[in-house]
Amino acid sequence: MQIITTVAALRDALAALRRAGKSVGFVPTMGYLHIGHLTLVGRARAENDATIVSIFVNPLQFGANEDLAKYPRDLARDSALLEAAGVDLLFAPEAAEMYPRPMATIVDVPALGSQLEGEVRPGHFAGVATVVTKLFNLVQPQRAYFGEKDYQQVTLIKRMVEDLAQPVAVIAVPTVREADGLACSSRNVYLSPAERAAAVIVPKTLAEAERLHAAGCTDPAEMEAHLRRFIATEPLAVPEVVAVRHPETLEPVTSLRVGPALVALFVRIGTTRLLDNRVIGRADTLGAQAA
Ligand SMILES: Nc1ncnc2c1ncn2[C@@H]1O[C@H](COP(=O)(O)OP(=O)(O)OP(=O)(O)O)[C@@H](O)[C@H]1O
Ligand SMILES: CC(C)(CO)[C@@H](O)C(=O)[O-]
Ligand code: BAL
Repeated sequence: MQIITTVAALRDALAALRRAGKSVGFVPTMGYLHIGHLTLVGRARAENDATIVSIFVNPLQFGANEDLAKYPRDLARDSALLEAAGVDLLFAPEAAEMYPRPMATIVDVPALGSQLEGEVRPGHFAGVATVVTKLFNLVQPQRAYFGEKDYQQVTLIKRMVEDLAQPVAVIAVPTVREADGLACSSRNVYLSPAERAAAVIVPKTLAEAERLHAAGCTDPAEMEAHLRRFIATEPLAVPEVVAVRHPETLEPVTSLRVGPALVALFVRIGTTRLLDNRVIGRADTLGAQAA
């Protein structure tokens, strides 16, 4: 596996891949890898000749009071995992390489990025859309892989790619979970043992949404209120976003009778925000279990 930290070296390596006629699958990440990331890598490897992973903790998508400085990092461990997973190239630039000057250009998808997580993290999705566009321009992959755990993110990126005619296929991969249902996430490392035990309320709330739907609940407002009360049964959990939305537009829906709906959760446990979601009324998004 080649480890590359500069744009110039990346361009040289890509030119060689292109000369060899190889298709490229791309997995953008912020590192501190887990089985969820490696599942995206597995999909990329299965569907492309060459697999490129990026590790970049993107300052543009962090608010002033967020965890940019303390975001977990372990490049040596990540490199070993990616090498073992058969990745061809790891692109791990410093911030000064990605942003040699302050960005004068921002990509934003406000219709999809200003709500849900965007309400709690203003500007976050403009930072994501901007860095993903730049990474796509640098790597020029045929396919790019994103996790459904970050449902709003992959929905927004799909729309950005469509609107801007970016020449890449965006593939959403089902959420990989721990044995108790908690979605694998780099930020899980912040949880104390008591908080980790409490965090199971998040997947349980999604199961509760599915149960309510199966029991005939068709009113989104009623479901949201019920799910907030359900989360409140866990004293360590603070619900920040509990929303039933249209799975593509992310707009509020008036009834659950008309088709599948997204249940989006953003729950704070201590100081850690956990994100999870499920599309209810659809059989194929229940998520794979971690091995
Ligand atoms: N449990 C998971 N299952 C599938 N994909 C995942 C999972 N966790 C993260 N991903 C995907 O991996 C990619 C990189 O995500 P990232 O590096 O931010 O990891 P993360 O675990 O989501 O981190 P964080 O805890 O900061 O949210 C994203 O497309 C994300 O959706
Ligand atoms: C897509 C991404 C790598 C952009 O920084 C990040 O938002 C993430 O890890 O999900
Ligand atoms: N949504 C994954 C990246 C982040 O939380 O900044």
